[in-house]
Amino acid sequence: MSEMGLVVVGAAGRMGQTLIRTIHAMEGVRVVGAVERAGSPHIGRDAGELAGVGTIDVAITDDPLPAFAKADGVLDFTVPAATVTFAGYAAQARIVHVIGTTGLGAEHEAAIEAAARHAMIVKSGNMSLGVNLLAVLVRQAAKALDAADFDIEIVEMHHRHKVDAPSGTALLLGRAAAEGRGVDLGEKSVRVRDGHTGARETGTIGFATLRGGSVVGDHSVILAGTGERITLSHQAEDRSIFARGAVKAALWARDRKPGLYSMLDVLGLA
Ligand SMILES: NC(=O)C1=CN([C@@H]2O[C@H](COP(=O)(O)OP(=O)(O)OC[C@H]3O[C@@H](n4cnc5c(N)ncnc54)[C@H](OP(=O)(O)O)[C@@H]3O)[C@@H](O)[C@H]2O)C=CC1
Ligand SMILES: O=C(O)C1=N[C@H](C(=O)O)C[C@H](O)C1
Repeated sequence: MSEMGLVVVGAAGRMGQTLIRTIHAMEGVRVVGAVERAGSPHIGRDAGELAGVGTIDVAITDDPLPAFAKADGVLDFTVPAATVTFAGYAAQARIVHVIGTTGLGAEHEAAIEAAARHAMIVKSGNMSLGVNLLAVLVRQAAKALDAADFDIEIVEMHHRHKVDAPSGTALLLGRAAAEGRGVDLGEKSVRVRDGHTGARETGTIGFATLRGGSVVGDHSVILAGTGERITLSHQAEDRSIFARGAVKAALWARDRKPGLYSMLDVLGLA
């Protein structure tokens, strides 16, 4: 099969630069475009130079449409409003859109679902193999352990620059736990505790958020019973695990019908 041409949007960001390095080192994929927001100081710079792999002859642009027109897919780790715009452009171009952006609200999710009528969209709060396997284990554990006996708490820690909470991964793991329990996460989640909260309500799923330093991403799901505790954890040591997952998703989605897919679909874990 021919090489897959990929556009990296948010190309100057932490994930954007990791994606450029990852694609550069892989066979079967090529960077054909690099996009940043209008006004970014990086417009006009070579995306490979910025990412530290030398010149790749792809200048960072603030004009996504010409870049999308010559691409087979888009890798998007940006911000929710931009992601919705890019999903619309990917739908127009009938190409693959891999979405790693987190902090999406209901209005963003609805727009992405609409775009997936024409684009092949893979969206996940975490593109790593490890976290997606963890989600399967969490669903199993939550199903096996009765809500009356085991309380579920999800703890995450990320670097000081992260802007959304709980993380996309924490929510993904929360949804897996809720699925295992056969409940709706929206109705059962406790996202904040402060002051006199009263005793814990049976069957709820709690979230706790830590931020600091350079932590790439730590997640633990604690199933706490009387006299015993099970902890299922994942530590991301390097952003390349997300980038490799995103490229794998793009290659997988290339031959699919338009639709909204997850990393569980890509990894055969659904
Ligand atoms: N699903 C997963 O596996 C993972 C998801 N993420 C998520 O990815 C997102 C990005 O994370 P990270 O790379 O750390 O963040 P960064 O802030 O480092 O990168 C985001 C980049 O997107 C740029 N950007 C903002 N608006 C636009 C726009 N309209 N057009 C093009 N580019 C734009 C930003 O530019 P500027 O800074 O100039 O505004 C920035 O360069 C977050 O939501 C994060 O949670 C991260 C890692 C893994
Ligand atoms: O912002 C990050 O850095 C990360 N974001 C994702 C999330 O919100 O879960 C994935 C990963 O943990 C890193």
